[in-house]
Amino acid sequence: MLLFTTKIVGWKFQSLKPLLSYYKNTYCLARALSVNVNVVEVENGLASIVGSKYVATSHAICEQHSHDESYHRHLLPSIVVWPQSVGEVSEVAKLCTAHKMPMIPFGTGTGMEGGVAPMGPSVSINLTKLNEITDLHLDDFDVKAQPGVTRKQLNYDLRSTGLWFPVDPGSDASLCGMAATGASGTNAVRYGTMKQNVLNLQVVLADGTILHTAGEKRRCKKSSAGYNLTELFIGSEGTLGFITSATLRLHGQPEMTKSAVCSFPTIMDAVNTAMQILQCSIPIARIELLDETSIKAVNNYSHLTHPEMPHLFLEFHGSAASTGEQVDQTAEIAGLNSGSEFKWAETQEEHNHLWQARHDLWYAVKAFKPGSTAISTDACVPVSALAEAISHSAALLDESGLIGGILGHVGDGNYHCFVIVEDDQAKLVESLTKAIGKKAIELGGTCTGEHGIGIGKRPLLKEEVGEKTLKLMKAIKCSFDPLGLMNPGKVFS
Ligand SMILES: Cc1cc2c(cc1C)N(C[C@H](O)[C@H](O)[C@H](O)COP(=O)(O)OP(=O)(O)OC[C@H]1O[C@@H](n3cnc4c(N)ncnc43)[C@H](O)[C@@H]1O)c1[nH]c(=O)[nH]c(=O)c1N2
Ligand SMILES: CC(C)CC(=O)C(=O)O
Ligand SMILES: [Mn+2]
Repeated sequence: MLLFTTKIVGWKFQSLKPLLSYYKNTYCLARALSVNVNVVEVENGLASIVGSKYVATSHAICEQHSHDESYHRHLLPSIVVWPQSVGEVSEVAKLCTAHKMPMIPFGTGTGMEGGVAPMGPSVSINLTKLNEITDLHLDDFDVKAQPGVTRKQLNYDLRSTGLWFPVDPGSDASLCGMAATGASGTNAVRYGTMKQNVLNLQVVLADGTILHTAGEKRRCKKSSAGYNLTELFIGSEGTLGFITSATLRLHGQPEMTKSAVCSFPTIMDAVNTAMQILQCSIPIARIELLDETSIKAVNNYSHLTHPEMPHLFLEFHGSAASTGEQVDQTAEIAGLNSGSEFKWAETQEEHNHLWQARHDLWYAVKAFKPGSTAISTDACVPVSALAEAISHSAALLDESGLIGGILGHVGDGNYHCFVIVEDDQAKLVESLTKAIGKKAIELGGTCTGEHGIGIGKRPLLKEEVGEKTLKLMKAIKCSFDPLGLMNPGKVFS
């Protein structure tokens, strides 16, 4: 722990007592003050640092910032701060650098790999107060969003423009957080992931430097100008710097949207259908696999009545003519793989319910055993290897005797194997998830298609990219963050 050496205006170090008793829960503040932050005043029950704009907070708020939606639980942040502008992000970064204090960018905390969880004394920097949508160019299909803007908020604002932002992880995550994790989700098969949908990023480095990865004001669809620093930041998980705005590529809202579900006797019939749809180049917008266990979960949690069999949830976008053609071709392929008739979402309400149920699957899984811990893998393989990867995972899951299932964005070759973890099963679960990651790597794929490396997948990163590439990645990190203050303990061990 660093020594407490900084100036305290209004509250002298010697007079910590009144400050501590000011708080119902002194634990958090004691931790906050045991690290080097400039506590300059106390107002409204909150201790403020750097001119009262950024607040150190209660134990409850530190707890809230200590984890995401995954099972990873480590330490609480020493302090949480809310910069109100890009300049203030830079100021906080400079302050943390001056005191060699680790910094963790915090978006909406919906991550699945423990990315926001502190591994040592650190400042959690909540970026949600920066929440402007600017620079909307309707003719060019692009817009700029700050870190507090979530994908739902952006699409709500765009609703009357005829444009939308399609990357959809289900959760209402911040768009800059989605860039930081390289997120994708259900629409990626047609519209791509964050990688294909970010044109430029404004970032703040650990030393407070503010820059644009593609150069200020750049928003062109392509560029060969030097290194692609924008892509470097996508999936960087807060280890290179703060993303303080993202220039995003927009798409035209589809003229027609049609959603349906189709059941199959076996999971392999569903997977083969997905593979053949892609091999026929049908421009399907969503193609989501839910195995029997996943269907049980959505039926229970979202009050649905699908037959307890493997399913594909499908969506088609286009004109009446083109969706009609896509539907006919898809139905034919499904039929050849013993798929059922399509059950259509007839109304907007049914459509919303169907996709909300899919998006809530993680909570539906957790509801199998309320209060339990759930873990999910995130393997992604070339589509032609999907059947082998999924049958391997299904066999392992079966052998393990664990409660779990498989779901996936199968159009991208990406699937999640989820399990409920009982107290004495940690080792078993670890070996299962590791084996699934390794198999994906062996098949030419990755241990993480969209959630990131975070904490849990660090050992697999080396296996996936190799020692030399890992070394180069570390050297790149070092050139952005020489003191290793940006989100330490994530991505690299
Ligand atoms: C129910 C459910 C379902 C899904 C998912 C979550 C949940 C709860 N996710 C995962 C999650 O929504 C996704 O990882 C988001 O991109 C995380 O965005 P947050 O803003 O919540 O980042 P969060 O605050 O959780 O941070 C995640 C990481 O990014 C860093 N970070 C956040 N904001 C940053 C910024 N502005 N600058 C620099 N670093 C920053 C953090 O430091 C951390 O390392 C997902 N994902 C997916 O890709 N596909 C999916 O299908 C799903 N599905
Ligand atoms: C199942 C979860 C792990 C979240 C996710 O990525 C999804 O629902 O697709
Ligand atoms: Mn997913």
